[in-house]
Amino acid sequence: MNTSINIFDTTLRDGTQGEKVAFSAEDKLRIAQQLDAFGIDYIEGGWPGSNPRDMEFFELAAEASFDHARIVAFGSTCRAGNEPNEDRNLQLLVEAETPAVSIFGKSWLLHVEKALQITAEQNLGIIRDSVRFLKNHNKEVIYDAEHFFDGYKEDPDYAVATLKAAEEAGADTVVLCDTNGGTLPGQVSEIVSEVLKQVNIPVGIHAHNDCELGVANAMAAVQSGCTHVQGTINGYGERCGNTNLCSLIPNLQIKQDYQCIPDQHLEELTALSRFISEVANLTPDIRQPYVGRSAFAHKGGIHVSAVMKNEETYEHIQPGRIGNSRRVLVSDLSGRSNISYKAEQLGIELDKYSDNVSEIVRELKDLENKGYQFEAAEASFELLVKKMTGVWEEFFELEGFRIIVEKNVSGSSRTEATLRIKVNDQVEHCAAEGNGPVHALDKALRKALRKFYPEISNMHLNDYKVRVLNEKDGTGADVRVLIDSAEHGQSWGTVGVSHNIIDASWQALTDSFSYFLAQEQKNLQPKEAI
Ligand SMILES: CC(=O)SCCNC(=O)CCNC(=O)[C@H](O)C(C)(C)COP(=O)(O)OP(=O)(O)OC[C@H]1O[C@@H](n2cnc3c(N)ncnc32)[C@H](O)[C@@H]1OP(=O)(O)O
Ligand SMILES: CC(=O)C(=O)O
Repeated sequence: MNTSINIFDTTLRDGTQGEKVAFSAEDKLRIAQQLDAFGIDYIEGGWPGSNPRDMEFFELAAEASFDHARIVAFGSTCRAGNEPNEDRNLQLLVEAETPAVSIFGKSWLLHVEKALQITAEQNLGIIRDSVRFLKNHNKEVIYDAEHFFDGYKEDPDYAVATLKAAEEAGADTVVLCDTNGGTLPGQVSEIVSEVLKQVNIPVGIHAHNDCELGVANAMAAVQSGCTHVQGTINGYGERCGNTNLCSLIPNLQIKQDYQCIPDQHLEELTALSRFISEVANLTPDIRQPYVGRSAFAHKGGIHVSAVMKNEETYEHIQPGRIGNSRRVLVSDLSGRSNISYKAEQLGIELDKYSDNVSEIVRELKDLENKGYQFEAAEASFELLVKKMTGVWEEFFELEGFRIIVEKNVSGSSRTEATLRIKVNDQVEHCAAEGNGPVHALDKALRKALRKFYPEISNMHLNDYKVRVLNEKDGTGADVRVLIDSAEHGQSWGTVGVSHNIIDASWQALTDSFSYFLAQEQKNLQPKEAI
């Protein structure tokens, strides 16, 4: 029988204490609903005594229904000298109408004496009184022992006495917090084992990632007997973040015999992680274990060759188990295996040992040596393979373009591009003005192509990056242009390299249009010009 671990998500509370992480009350509700559907046991929604947005979240949550999770309101113990029923912070915790509350109190004498400026005995008193007050209001009480490990290292008896005060007052769970994130896994194991001898209610762990040990410390605590783990999706949180649940859950559930969430939900983990970065408006970390875009991306030729024979050679789990997928990258570190794998994905059958594949590998390495970078420009790579294997038909041919940039004494400037392209045997001649030369060229090309391929209006440019390749040549250096384009949520990257920035942009731009047209009009011949 697997040991069951209660997963307590604090993305909406400690997660928002991380730099650049903020959610509206409505965002918090959407996230809470996803966490509930995923199978999280506790969702800490915020601190009602902190701000109106968190209060609004608890109002929204009270109206919503959750199938599995218990919503938790967070706050602190009451102030010394306050009767709990007169303490606004505790009153608001009761008014939040959640089935569970978590309150943090001090375990480290440094904090008792310097931060709260009260005596050790008074601190035990406010812990007891606050927990008892909340229990009298029928709340499940999770007591967070802030700075527990630092407190224990200084005075183990006092640190444990704070837990006993919470336990005696009726707390349902006590949570040992490594608030400063400075404790090491061996110390966590040792201290948790000692605490478990003295405390008779479930014990949890709340770890921070300051030594990059947030996940390791939570695992050490679980292995030593903790049955409740607090953490956040993507590891968001104060300073360097909290235990990353996207790593902790699969570590415990796939690699060890612990049950955190229902097995069938594990494959939703990657989507959950990306949904939350999307709502947070933060770029997902591609190198994030398990759920990152690069977590199963193979680049070295040796790796790809082996993975094609047996996935276990370079993958610690099957990516699909947590909803991620395998990717093969192409670069100058590629071998024949990368090319034949990618070609197969494009629907082109290429024998790994064929001359075609050897030529593509040679050309790829040569182009990368000139500054092209196909890893970020998979659409350009697709065009290259199709051209080199004879399965590509051009949608248009350039006859020529000219760009004029004028600047006058008043400081204003004007840019115009004129261009001639040929589609089948028809020549189209167009001009357009733009904010700059690439914009003008893009507009003129669209204008010309629209007559034959009206769907071209649906695609747009997402990102445009220029990188100087040989800085010592100053303004005469070669440049690499990477363009990211998109249409209806699909995006693709293309690349161009030249000593002339307009020419490099033209290459990346035309690859982008051509790739789009190939996707849209796979079997369609261009119409006659209207
Ligand atoms: C480890 C953690 O992550 S704990 C959670 C930390 N999260 C946050 O702080 C985010 C939300 N915080 C807030 O919105 C505000 O800080 C509030 C509303 C809680 C308090 O605001 P203010 O009343 O203006 O106080 P301020 O933030 O300056 O200082 C915190 C006060 O709480 C006291 N305090 C700290 N911990 C505790 C505790 N466990 N029990 C009682 N009081 C506490 C401090 O001693 C300090 O009191 P003081 O003003 O008498 O010195
Ligand atoms: C309670 C909490 O967030 C901490 O101690 O880090």
